[in-house]
Amino acid sequence: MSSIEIHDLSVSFGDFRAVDGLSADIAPGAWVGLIGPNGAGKSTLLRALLGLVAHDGRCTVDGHDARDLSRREVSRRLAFVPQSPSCPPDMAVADYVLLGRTPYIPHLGTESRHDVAVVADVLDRLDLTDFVGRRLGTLSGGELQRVVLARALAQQAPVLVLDEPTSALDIGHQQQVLELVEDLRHEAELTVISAMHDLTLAGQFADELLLMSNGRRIAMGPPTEVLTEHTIGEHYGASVRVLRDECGGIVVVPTRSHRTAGVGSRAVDGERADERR
Ligand SMILES: Nc1ncnc2c1ncn2[C@@H]1O[C@H](COP(=O)(O)OP(=O)(O)OP(=O)(O)O)[C@@H](O)[C@H]1O
Repeated sequence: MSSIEIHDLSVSFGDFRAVDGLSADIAPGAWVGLIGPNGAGKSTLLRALLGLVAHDGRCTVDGHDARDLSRREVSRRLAFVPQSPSCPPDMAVADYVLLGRTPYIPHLGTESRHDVAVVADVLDRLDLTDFVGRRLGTLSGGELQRVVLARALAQQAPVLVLDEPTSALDIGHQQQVLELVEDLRHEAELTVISAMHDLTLAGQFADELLLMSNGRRIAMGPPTEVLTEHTIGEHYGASVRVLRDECGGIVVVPTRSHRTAGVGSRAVDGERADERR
């Protein structure tokens, strides 16, 4: 299992600081959800971790800075699902997912039976077997997002870096994909860091949440500590109720200011999480 260490990380674009002196440790095997409003610096932090953007400070996986590794070595350690992946529209789904095996295929070599088996397994688990022959350009947004995730999972890297992995998915596929990530986290001992806008899903799946705003770390801890009505109001400018489901999971419900009373408590049969503490 891999650990991630981020120490005093800063990323600037000209005079603008997108990430500003952020530190965080992610324990081996943990799932950390990266949350924060638009422009908070979430994607930039993930890109720094992958060595894709110039930065100050330290950002390492098992003590290795991605900037010191070849792209092949980085791909063996970190699998990345970007927010807007570039996908050649004429490429077949099977060929695209097989690209995830590139770090293991020798130069000028071809894929092994094992590589093909890994791809088949991932396609099956993501319910994509019927799509193998389809061109990427013919897929719906949600189908394409699952294919991009399949390619990352086929990489079998110990760290999975997800940037809004479920933004285009319907509610069923959101759950299916996140449950699969959770299963793989345990089976393959993955460490997961995922930027997420859906605070309920983030709170239900991640062990810890790291809240960013204006490039800074605002809070990091268990979802029940980070997701409070006050914090969400302050940093997202949102009016919400934070509730608990019957299993103790967090549910964040947007409310309309002119009829806040009672709306959240009718939507979910639980107590306000804030009131429980
Ligand atoms: N290459 C770049 N050049 C200039 N500014 C950039 C660049 N990349 C990111 N930024 C700026 O840095 C800030 C942080 O961007 P980032 O994409 O990390 O935010 P985010 O938290 O992922 O946002 P979102 O939730 O909207 O995806 C934004 O203001 C963005 O415009």
